[in-house]
Amino acid sequence: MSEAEAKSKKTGRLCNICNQNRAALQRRKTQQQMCRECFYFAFEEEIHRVIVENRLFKPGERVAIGASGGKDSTVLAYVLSELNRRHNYGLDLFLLSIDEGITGYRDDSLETVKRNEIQYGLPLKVVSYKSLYGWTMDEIVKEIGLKNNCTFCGVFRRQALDRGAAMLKVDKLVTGHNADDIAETVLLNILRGDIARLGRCTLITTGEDGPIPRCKPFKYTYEKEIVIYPCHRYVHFVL
Ligand SMILES: Nc1ncnc2c1ncn2[C@@H]1O[C@H](COP(=O)(O)OP(=O)(O)OP(=O)(O)O)[C@@H](O)[C@H]1O
Repeated sequence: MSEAEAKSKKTGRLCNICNQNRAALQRRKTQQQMCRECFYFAFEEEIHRVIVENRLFKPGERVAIGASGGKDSTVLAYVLSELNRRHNYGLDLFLLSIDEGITGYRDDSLETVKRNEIQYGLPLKVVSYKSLYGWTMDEIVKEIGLKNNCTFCGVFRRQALDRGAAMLKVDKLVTGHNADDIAETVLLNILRGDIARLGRCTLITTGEDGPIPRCKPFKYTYEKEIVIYPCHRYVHFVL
């Protein structure tokens, strides 16, 4: 009996990649049994391949990460700063947070982003609706009620991200939209019959004709894996 087989007998299933450590999960994407370390590496390197194959960045570029304090953008900030170091992308990375002024919601997640600023050593810029538009979301809701407030907020946030990115003088803005988000948007656009948006919503980079293009490095990343990844990677976010 080989050493690996003996170990497998003692500890249960072995990782299909290193054939040394105990498998901690099975990846739905590839059906492989993997230990934690091999999963982290595969997860990160897949994102690296997406970045390289789609030529998302050029050396020396300034890149803002849209940081909401939620799982997707927090994992994105961590992975991107790791890959920037590991593969010498030569990027200047920044965290950009929009404070919509929603008491009990954004104030909590902003605390997470401030922690990430220190942990990952990335400069943070917070831009508020109040400073840009003179209104917080709480004040807008008081005025217009709860109906349609998500539409207002979505339009304002999009513009606020563009304005924050311009203040930071960045070349690109990246967001944590993942494969599940994109699948949802595709279905929504089919149901709405919005052919123009249907074509655009699957692009990995948009706004190339405008001042600051936006990229989605998690375009092919499953939400489930983004949730698993931080569990043991010391990545902290708000759910
Ligand atoms: N207030 C914000 N400030 C900065 N970026 C934001 C903000 N809200 C959303 N974003 C960006 O847009 C992406 C998609 O936002 P969405 O509201 O759909 O949240 P999500 O899918 O839950 O992502 P997350 O887990 O990062 O919050 C986020 O990953 C982030 O990059």
